[in-house]
Amino acid sequence: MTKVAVLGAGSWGTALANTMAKNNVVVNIWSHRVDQVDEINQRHQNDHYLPGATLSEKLLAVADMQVAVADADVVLMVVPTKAIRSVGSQLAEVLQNLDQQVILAHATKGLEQGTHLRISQMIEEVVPSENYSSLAVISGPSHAEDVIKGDLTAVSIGGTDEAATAVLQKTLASENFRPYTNHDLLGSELGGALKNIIALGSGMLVGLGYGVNAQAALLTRGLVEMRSVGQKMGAKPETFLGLAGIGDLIVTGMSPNSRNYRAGFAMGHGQSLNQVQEEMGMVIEGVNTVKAVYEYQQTHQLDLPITTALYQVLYEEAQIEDQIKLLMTRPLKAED
Ligand SMILES: NC(=O)C1=CN([C@@H]2O[C@H](COP(=O)(O)OP(=O)(O)OC[C@H]3O[C@@H](n4cnc5c(N)ncnc54)[C@H](OP(=O)(O)O)[C@@H]3O)[C@@H](O)[C@H]2O)C=CC1
Ligand SMILES: O=C(CO)COP(=O)(O)O
Repeated sequence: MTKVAVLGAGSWGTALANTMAKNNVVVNIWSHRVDQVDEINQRHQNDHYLPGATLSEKLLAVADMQVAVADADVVLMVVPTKAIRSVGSQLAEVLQNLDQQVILAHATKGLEQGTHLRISQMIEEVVPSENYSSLAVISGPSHAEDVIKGDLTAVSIGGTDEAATAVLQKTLASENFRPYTNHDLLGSELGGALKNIIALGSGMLVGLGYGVNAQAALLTRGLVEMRSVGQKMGAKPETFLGLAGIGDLIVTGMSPNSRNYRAGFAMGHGQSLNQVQEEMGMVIEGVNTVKAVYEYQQTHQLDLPITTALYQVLYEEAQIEDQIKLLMTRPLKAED
């Protein structure tokens, strides 16, 4: 029987772990907080991250990473981007101690500030290659709040090792949850990271009272920016037309379950970024990703007007309405 260790017990780690546990996969979810381990094991709940949800009794939470990872076939990292290096380093030590090789996957959607590295590249820097047979990403349109309720969901699993992505696919698949596989790890990671930027903007538009015309314009022109960053970094353009691209852009840019959309919405209503971050109590990945992509565009001859406008609002105290006006009055051009 396949054993999976899920590292990170926030909303998405818990929802994925629960999906696999319901499939009779042996799942250990690692949390660095003992109170949360007790809550999951004794009450089958994770109330801060998934209020009201009852988790599978088969899901076992563990506070010791070595116990969670021992004998696992798959390790799935689901912590925010800023925690990938520290959790990855702990995992490296554990795998070295256990002298173990695993299929290593993640479901994190971000880019590192400063280096502009994708999650799998950060993992490669901290986990010795002898300890994993391959790397894969779970991406695509999937809010934890909907998955935990059993709403119909399709995701894409990106990775070049077909045997490994097939193992992941099997652990997750059910009548309600349909994972596809693809070979574009890079594009699948980027789609998931970049759509968060556009979702922030979409929330801002709605928060300010603009309608669906405005949202459709932003999401479509946002997809053009996602694709051009993707092409520059080496992704396959067609990945941006799949679940990890437009699929995730639609769900994150339209759903009030999205943390990024909600953050944008609150800012459209006049709240400051600090206030929004304090009140969310969960990671808003787009905030850091905007900065990483803005920095990347400076050195890579890219024209990313929406990303630039959002960077100005989030980091330079620009007014959202002024940035919208700038975007709408740029020199007229052909659609590309
Ligand atoms: N939520 C969703 O619907 C989806 C999220 N994602 C992506 O998944 C990733 C995780 O998001 P999500 O689950 O929403 O995040 P949450 O904010 O809900 O949870 C983050 C979890 O990571 C833990 N964590 C943070 N830092 C560390 C650390 N240094 N060591 C150990 N654990 C740590 C947190 O612990 P603590 O409670 O102590 O802070 C918490 O359990 C993000 O990249 C997100 O974009 C992708 C698809 C869907
Ligand atoms: O990636 C997600 C849905 O596919 C989650 O997006 P948020 O982090 O904005 O909630």
